[in-house]
Amino acid sequence: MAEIHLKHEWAVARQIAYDCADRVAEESLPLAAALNRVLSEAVFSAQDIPHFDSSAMDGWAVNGSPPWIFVSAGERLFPGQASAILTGGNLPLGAKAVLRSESGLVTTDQEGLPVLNLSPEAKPGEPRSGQHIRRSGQEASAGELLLPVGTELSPPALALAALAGADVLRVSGRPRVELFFTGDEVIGHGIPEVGQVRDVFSPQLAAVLESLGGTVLGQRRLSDDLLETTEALEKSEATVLITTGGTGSSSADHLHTAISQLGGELLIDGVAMRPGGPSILATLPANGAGSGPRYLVGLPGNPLAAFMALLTLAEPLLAGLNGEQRPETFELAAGVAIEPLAGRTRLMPYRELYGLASPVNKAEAAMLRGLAEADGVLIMPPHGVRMGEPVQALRLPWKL
Ligand SMILES: Nc1nc2c(c(=O)[nH]1)N[C@H]1C(S)=C(S)[C@@H](COP(=O)(O)OP(=O)(O)OC[C@H]3O[C@@H](n4cnc5c(N)ncnc54)[C@H](O)[C@@H]3O)O[C@H]1N2
Ligand code: MOO
Repeated sequence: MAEIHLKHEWAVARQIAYDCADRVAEESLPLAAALNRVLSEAVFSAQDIPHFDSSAMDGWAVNGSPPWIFVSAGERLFPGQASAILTGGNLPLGAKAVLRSESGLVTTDQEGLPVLNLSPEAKPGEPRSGQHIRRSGQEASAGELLLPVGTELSPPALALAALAGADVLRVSGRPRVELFFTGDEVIGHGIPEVGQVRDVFSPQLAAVLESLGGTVLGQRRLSDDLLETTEALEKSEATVLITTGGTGSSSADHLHTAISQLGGELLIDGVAMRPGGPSILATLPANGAGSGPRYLVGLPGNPLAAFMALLTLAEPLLAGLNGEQRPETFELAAGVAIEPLAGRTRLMPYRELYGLASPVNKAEAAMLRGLAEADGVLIMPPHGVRMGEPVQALRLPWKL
């Protein structure tokens, strides 16, 4: 007897994808790898910042009033003495100010020895006491809190961590993602022949997953071969494995068999939605690559269906793994009436005009033109809507 198979209702599927995710563990990363991560241990300054008195200008460190005679760089200065210094240079003891190079003029005295005087460019009163000196500790004292827990590491925050003397930062974990594009007919470059199809996922899906909070380890194409598929999934060191195609039950579709041979558990085997009905969410056993639980999101091969499956399952899964809130839907008014479709939520790319959302054309499962011009995606309930009625909608990750 054929197995009775019930697809999950759309909102339930989305909730399952969020709830099944165990937050990934914190990790320590070198600064350059920590961009946009969230700090889980605060950063304090290792010493005063700056940690020595220095010059803010190229010129001379001086003590007293002109004329100044020169002493060697680094020697203590007494009144009437000066020594050359560069921007950022260690200020010698006894220095009371720095005279900018533009404001000084080196001449010789009666004995032919060089002396420093003010140039015609010097401003009245120059050099003031303390002028052009960067004082030690003026930005922070040793031990001061610079970046609290929870800081999102922007470029200047990372620069500040370097300034503080940090080499490695403790940050919240980010799930590692690997992408597998199945299909013998799929080609990576050029114009496909009859029976072939150009791979639409490899140029962009990794970037979408990065924007959803994943760190993409890599992507590869798989032929329609069970052994190759099983081995690739088994060996992956990612926490989240994303596949495209192969969700069906034809002789070329191996995803279900591969999951079962690997001892995986199907959490979602079909969603009552269109397009993207055959979407899959499964857990896979850990494979000794240092991973905890592993998750597989099977996106259908049809391009629009794959995008809709990504928003339905991968987006909440990644949010859960990152310890973020479940992605919210928002409300909009329908710009047209939509007929009912029993038992299925329809995900309809729309364009918004004057606050009204109208489904775009060219938005069948195997198409892309509609999505490429869409502002978001309507979550059309099975009973449809009347014109002007409120409808829930999803944001597109590339429109955030
Ligand atoms: N007898 C049935 N056939 C199909 C059903 C069904 O219920 N019964 N469901 C249809 C629906 S709905 C979908 S969606 C697809 C799901 O297909 P698969 O996930 O198994 O994907 P494939 O068969 O491998 O490919 C489907 C389609 O997508 C094209 N494709 C695949 N990969 C790519 C890629 N990287 N770039 C561009 N296009 C790609 C592929 O060539 C096919 O045209 O099954 C329906 N059939
Ligand atoms: O649901 Mo399929 O996902 O129509 O293309």
